[in-house]
Amino acid sequence: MPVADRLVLALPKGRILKELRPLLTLAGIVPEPAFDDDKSRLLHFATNIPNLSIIRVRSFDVATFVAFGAAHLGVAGNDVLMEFDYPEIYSPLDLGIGKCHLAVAEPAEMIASDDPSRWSHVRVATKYPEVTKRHFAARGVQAECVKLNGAMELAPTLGLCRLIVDLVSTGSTLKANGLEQVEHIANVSSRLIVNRAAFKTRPEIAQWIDTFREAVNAHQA
Ligand SMILES: Nc1ncnc2c1ncn2[C@@H]1O[C@H](COP(=O)(O)OP(=O)(O)OP(=O)(O)O)[C@@H](O)[C@H]1O
Ligand SMILES: O=P(O)(O)OC[C@H]1O[C@H](OP(=O)(O)OP(=O)(O)O)[C@H](O)[C@@H]1O
Repeated sequence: MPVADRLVLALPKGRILKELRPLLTLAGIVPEPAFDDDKSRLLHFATNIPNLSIIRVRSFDVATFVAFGAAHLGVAGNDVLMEFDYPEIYSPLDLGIGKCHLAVAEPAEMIASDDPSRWSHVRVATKYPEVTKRHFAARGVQAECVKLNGAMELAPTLGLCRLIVDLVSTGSTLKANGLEQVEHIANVSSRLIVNRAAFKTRPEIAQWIDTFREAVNAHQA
């Protein structure tokens, strides 16, 4: 199979991959064995479909690979899509996995004495500076963002900032770190994403969207 004919599917490492695994099977995609071997250092995997290969990258990088056309399809949370807002990405299908929400949180002991309607400038630790700035700017509040790549829940306790914007699912990470949600920003789930230019020129992409839609329906049935 000439490389130019091959479709590349970009998948995130970590928790989404675990939830995605049954959907891949239902879609009839069987990656080569190294894909399921945590010790393997391989990043690009063949599948049982001759013209489809898989790359495994960090969740934020899935969007970048697809936006630049280096991968044709991918799976990313809409938290990532909101942060980058790439016009080159089309996200036609909610996969119904990776469900959580983006929220603003602050130390529980500060909530009683704080009035969010009086904020004019806030400092926020987050992995999502663009989403955070937009969220606060919508009501005229200027957000100074400190970019962290994980463990933002530590930031208020150590005096880096008072607020964080992060993903919340069960709420146990916030609770364990003495924080409470004060605002809901957006619901999050994982989406099948495609490169818009590739979608126009590669008819197989529309077929894959249908296949994944059927897999999602079968998974949820
Ligand atoms: N607690 C959660 N519950 C459900 N979905 C989540 C949760 N946390 C993250 N997600 C979803 O999974 C995606 C990947 O998040 P995760 O925290 O696993 O990334 P990560 O592995 O820490 O990222 P990185 O690629 O930076 O290592 C997020 O973009 C979001 O869509
Ligand atoms: O509400 P909860 O159920 O506690 O989930 C929320 C946590 O999940 C995510 O982190 P993750 O576990 O992916 O680790 P990370 O900090 O490495 O991103 C997120 O960043 C929160 O810390």
